Amino acid sequence: MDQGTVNPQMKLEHQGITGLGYVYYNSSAAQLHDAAIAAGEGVTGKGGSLLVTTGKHTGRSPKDKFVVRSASVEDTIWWDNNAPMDPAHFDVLYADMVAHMQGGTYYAQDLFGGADPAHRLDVRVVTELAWHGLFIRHLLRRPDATELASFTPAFTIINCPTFKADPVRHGCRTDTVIAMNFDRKLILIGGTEYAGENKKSVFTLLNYLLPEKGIMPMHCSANHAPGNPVDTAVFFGLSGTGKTTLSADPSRVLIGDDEHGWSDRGTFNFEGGCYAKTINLSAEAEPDIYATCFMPHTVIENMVFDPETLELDFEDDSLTANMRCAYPLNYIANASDTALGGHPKNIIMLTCDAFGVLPPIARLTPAQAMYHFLSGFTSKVAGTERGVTEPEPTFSTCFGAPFMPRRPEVYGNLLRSKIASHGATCWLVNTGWTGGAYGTGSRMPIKATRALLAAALDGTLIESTFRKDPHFGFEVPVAVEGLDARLLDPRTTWADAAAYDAQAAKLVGMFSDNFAKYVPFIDDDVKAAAIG
Ligand SMILES: Nc1ncnc2c1ncn2[C@@H]1O[C@H](COP(=O)(O)OP(=O)(O)OP(=O)(O)O)[C@@H](O)[C@H]1O
Ligand SMILES: O=C([O-])CC(=O)C(=O)O
Ligand SMILES: [Mn+2]
Repeated sequence: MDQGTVNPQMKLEHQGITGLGYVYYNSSAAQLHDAAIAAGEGVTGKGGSLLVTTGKHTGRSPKDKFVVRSASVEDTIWWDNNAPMDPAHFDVLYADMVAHMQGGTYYAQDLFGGADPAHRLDVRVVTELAWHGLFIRHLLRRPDATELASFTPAFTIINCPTFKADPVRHGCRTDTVIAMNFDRKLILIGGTEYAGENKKSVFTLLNYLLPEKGIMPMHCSANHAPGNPVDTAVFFGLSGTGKTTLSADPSRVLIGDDEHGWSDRGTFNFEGGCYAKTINLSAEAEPDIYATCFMPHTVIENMVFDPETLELDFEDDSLTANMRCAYPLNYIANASDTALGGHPKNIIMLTCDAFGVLPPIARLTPAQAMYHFLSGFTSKVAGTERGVTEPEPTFSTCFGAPFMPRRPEVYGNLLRSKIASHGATCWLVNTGWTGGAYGTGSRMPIKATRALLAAALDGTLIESTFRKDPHFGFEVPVAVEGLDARLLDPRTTWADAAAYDAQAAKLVGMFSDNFAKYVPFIDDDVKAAAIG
């Protein structure tokens, strides 16, 4: 394997990182796959995928994420949401990590975060694991050979899972650390093999940098009508609410599944690939995503498989329920080549309400949209222990608090002004439970959600008749062609309407308790849209 194309002025030693054994720059997907196999990091699966496991960490570690607190960021970081690290601790962490890396083999990938050339960020991701190199190469945007020859990283991420941080020496919490330093333009990741940390680090960087340029960074997926990027839809939502599932829609062009920016020019994906959940993935309900599990170099993380037949088990969550596959955008048949869209015509806010209270779709006024954006509600189903059936509410502002370095109002005000200038229509979509709460009811059929979205996006739904929801104040359509009308009024799907009312009142109370902290910062119309 050759060393690969790299800007000769910008090797790691020019960045002051010396003494490493060997560094492979910008290896291809096939080379990284082969290197991962040679190093015993994984197994080649059916269709040429790469099967890996991540040990102890099978999800992100938000409590181990730090921002270096220095004068230059003191006034702009939202410190209540971002744990601070002293510059001196970071310096020791960096020195210790580089000392740990001496003599080892590493993979450096020079990539763009951002499909819009005017707004992209040049990031170098240095990984200890070859498969992390492959993952981030799939997930971000790949420069061509000419761009590589002059590539100068604006930020460098070093991800070294075998390095264990020391809370006393490094000012962190455990031996896992994700430390972001805006002055030194470095992110150090240690003690975790979960690949999602790589992509969400870049997202966090862009969430910090872009608002200063008037660009709204969004934890959302996006797609547009065939041949018509002016008809763009974005889908906000926390993890598991359906961003990836619903944006991959055979009747629309996929722009991206997780992170986008909204500039004066329209929307752009930050990424060049997708990271989909594979638990219970079905070939019937999600054929495009299912197919990527059998394509060359797709990274399959934490799935149980038969070691002899290599058959994947989509039901077995014994390693984690957060099992995933990572693949380049072009593995989805109708993905956009440019990953650019227009100004969103429709803004969907996805939530997975396991209380079974919220309707499957509701139209939001701009003030209500701001309320739901700041609230960032979804719910997780309770643990798998027997008898525990009460869902867990989650309120994560901007639909992504762990990735937001700035205060929520910064993102809220940007979104608000863009909605106002471009006249986007906003919707709340519940992909969670119907017919009762988790334990009694069942998850909304994907087919039903898709039918509602199709009607919202083709403009027919907005012309229909709406009722005002007594609990939440938003407007809910009364009938949608081809859909059982009872679904639209969750109260009628419960066996016991009084139980529904009690559960709805409880959820309203949760929204209201959570929102109290935003009241001092928001405008009167959003206050008026508040629930409870
Ligand atoms: N009605 C529904 N709409 C959307 N997804 C559904 C629905 N019912 C079940 N699901 C399942 O819920 C999950 C949604 O996960 P998805 O990967 O789309 O989430 P996401 O918002 O992209 O999360 P993340 O940000 O963590 O990647 C999938 O496993 C999907 O099969
Ligand atoms: O970042 C991850 O690990 C997966 C993801 O998309 C999210 O949690 O929003
Ligand atoms: Mn996703």
